[in-house]
Amino acid sequence: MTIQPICGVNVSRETLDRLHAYAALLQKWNAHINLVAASTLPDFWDRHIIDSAQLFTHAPANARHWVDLGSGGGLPALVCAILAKEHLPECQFTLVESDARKAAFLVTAVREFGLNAKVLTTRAETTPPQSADVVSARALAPLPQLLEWVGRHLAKDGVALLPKGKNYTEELAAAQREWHFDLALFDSQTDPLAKLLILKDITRV
Ligand SMILES: C[S@@+](CC[C@H](N)C(=O)[O-])C[C@H]1O[C@@H](n2cnc3c(N)ncnc32)[C@H](O)[C@@H]1O
Repeated sequence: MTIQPICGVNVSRETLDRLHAYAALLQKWNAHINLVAASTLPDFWDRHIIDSAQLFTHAPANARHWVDLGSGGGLPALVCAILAKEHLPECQFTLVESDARKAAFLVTAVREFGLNAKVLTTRAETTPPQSADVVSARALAPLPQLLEWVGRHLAKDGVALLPKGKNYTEELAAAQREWHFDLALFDSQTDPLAKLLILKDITRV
């Protein structure tokens, strides 16, 4: 039964419960591994769950493979994988995280919530190209560097979903000196200074 919209996506009680259980699991592990900054814990739901969920609304309805680079504690990947379990069940997620302890958390969460996702404990730049329909990355690297890694894993007609903070104009200007891409900008729903960058057709200048 649909009970509540999250970023405009109607979610069932099961999905909402899963999101809360994931938030609780992450905060429990955060006492031992630095998955998110402790200073963000009081505002965890908006700062991390909603901030991640807003990416899901921009995923193409026919997406079958979503790669998230530098997943850390699973933001945005696991939030989107939980939403996808209800709304995009054929989409498989691949989480690329170089830190073995964080990857262990991700494997635990994937298993606990029965998600259509696998975890690669590898670096984005050396992971074999994934040819993904969607590539996301949050707080991983400045845009010029990030596009090298995103381009490696994005299918020719794929879409990159890249949340960026208040320095996004400088990052975009630097990236445009090295890269061509189609760009759409959306206001963040959680931070008035932040934007969601949606990029397609990324090629070297
Ligand atoms: C600042 S954290 C962000 C984590 C998560 N995306 C978030 O928003 O909370 C960056 C993460 O990327 C991982 N990382 C850094 N360089 C990487 C690389 N080259 N390939 C894969 N993961 C990387 C780090 O271990 C860390 O977990």
